[in-house]
Amino acid sequence: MNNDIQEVLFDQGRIHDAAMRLGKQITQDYAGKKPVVLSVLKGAYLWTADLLREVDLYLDLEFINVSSYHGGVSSTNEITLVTDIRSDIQGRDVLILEDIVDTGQSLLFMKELLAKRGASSIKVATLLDKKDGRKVIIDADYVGFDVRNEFVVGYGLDYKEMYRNLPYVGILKKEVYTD
Ligand SMILES: O=P(O)(O)OC[C@H]1O[C@H](OP(=O)(O)OP(=O)(O)O)[C@H](O)[C@@H]1O
Ligand code: HPA
Ligand SMILES: [Mg+2]
Repeated sequence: MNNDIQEVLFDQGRIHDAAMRLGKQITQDYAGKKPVVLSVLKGAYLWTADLLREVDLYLDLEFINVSSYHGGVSSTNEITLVTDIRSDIQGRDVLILEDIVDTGQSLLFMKELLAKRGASSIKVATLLDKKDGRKVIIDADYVGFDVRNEFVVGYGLDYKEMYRNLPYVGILKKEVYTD
């Protein structure tokens, strides 16, 4: 599996540093509040575990599963709500956790859904921000790292459901997916 990686961009140490930095900031910004943290499956599973251990707040943890890539390297531009949350988020401060914001379409879909359901605030903490991939105008509030416009895998991010268990984020070799 490691042989399929062209270049390691962010190793475990750097990701841990980002989790500590963002965790501290989120702890300060939400002091006195009890946010609903909404982790976006599947990609955000490791980021959620690492980031939240650096957050010193009372919070509710919920999981939502949305999908648009269906395992491929480009967005289908159609967002499927695979598994919804059951809890009521009316009047709640919601913090969305994403592994990556790329075209921005998944995030826009979720923000619109949460706004319709009456969330009182909606913010986003993403490990990776691929700004050059945007197709809609949207920004994350907390960003671990900016990432260039390459297809990356690892630490939750997949190609055909593989590589999510790599402990780092790296660029997938083109020959793995261009034939
Ligand atoms: O900004 P976008 O272009 O919408 O891309 C970002 C989204 O795409 C990926 O999810 P994916 O649809 O691959 O589902 P997965 O998390 O189950 O892999 C990723 O985990 C983000 O949720
Ligand atoms: O670069 C990416 N890699 C894996 N999944 C993704 N989903 C959006 N962008 C990416
Ligand atoms: Mg995916």
